Amino acid sequence: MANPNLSSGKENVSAAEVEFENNIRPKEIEDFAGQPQLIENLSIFIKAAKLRGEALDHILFHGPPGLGKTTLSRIVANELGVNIKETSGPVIEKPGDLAGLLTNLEVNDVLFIDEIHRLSNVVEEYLYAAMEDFRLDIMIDSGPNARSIQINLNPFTLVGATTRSGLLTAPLLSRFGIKCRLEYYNADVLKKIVERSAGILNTDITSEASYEIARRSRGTPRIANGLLRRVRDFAQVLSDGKIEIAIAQHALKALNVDQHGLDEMDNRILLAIIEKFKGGPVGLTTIATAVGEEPGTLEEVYEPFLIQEGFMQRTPRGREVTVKAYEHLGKRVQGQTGGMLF
Ligand SMILES: Nc1ncnc2c1ncn2[C@@H]1O[C@H](COP(=O)(O)OP(=O)(O)OP(=O)(O)O)[C@@H](O)[C@H]1O
Ligand SMILES: [Mg+2]
Repeated sequence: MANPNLSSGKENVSAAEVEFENNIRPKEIEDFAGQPQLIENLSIFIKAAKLRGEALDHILFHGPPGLGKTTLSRIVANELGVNIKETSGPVIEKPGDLAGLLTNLEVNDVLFIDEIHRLSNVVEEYLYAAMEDFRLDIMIDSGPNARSIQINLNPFTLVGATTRSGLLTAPLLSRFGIKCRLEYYNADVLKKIVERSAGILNTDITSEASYEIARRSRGTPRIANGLLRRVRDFAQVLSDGKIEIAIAQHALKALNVDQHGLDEMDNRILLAIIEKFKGGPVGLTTIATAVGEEPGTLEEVYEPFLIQEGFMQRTPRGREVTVKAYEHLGKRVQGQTGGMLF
């Protein structure tokens, strides 16, 4: 792996988890919960492209892990009624790899490039003309015999996905006609997702229990589904298999799941700001060094959830934790931030 900072952690996902995820992944647009504005817009663009018989404009899905980027990419192809070829940034090593993929696409097909921020510069440059004019200019030979040949491609839709849109270059960004940011899900929507997944898994779950899992899932469907799977184990072994609230609470406690669904890194960030920087304000890079994470990942993957849930805020002088963060970690408020002592 060239740069571990740019990896997405996907290397650690087991085959069983991938299979589980594919089983419960919604395939139709109606089964995709939440993100109402995004879905409404996307449906219109898809219908319009179909009416005109044209390839849909290139789409970029960006946002934190597990919110549905891969799911949506497949849904888009499915709704368009075209094939989807899936690959990912680091897999396309040479321009030739890209040419192989592109020349195999049929009219209006979807090419899905996951982790598109990890494309090499050379490959990215070839992609520009492919996206804009459905054309590839390939250099063959070198030295005095060097010449470029042009390959015309079938019109296609490039769907890119990334957790790190901040790493995309301006020329690449500008070639996506449709840019969609996925947001964290609220507990009500996650509850529906948990109930749907439980149905697919043939597991009985009470409304209270699915809500409990939902609200402790960091706003993330992947986490909600993962917790459901683990809680189901507890229900099967410790009771009759039905997930009731008591079993859910017991399991979540045993699994060390945070009351607010924060993960280990979230808590480390909050704790570092409180313990090392008196609650802030403190600069992003300084926090990043303190927790051993890359500033960009902090900004694009962790911070949005902490800010949305009111644990942290951005001020002109840097990041600050809120009273809620002190309470959550059982710490006494210091400094000027909270203004109250307890
Ligand atoms: N809106 C949704 N409704 C129902 N299930 C969803 C939704 N979004 C995601 N999921 C489920 O969550 C899991 C993760 O989704 P997905 O793989 O699409 O995330 P991702 O954004 O591509 O993540 P990554 O950045 O890690 O690639 C899938 O199993 C999918 O079933
Ligand atoms: Mg994905």
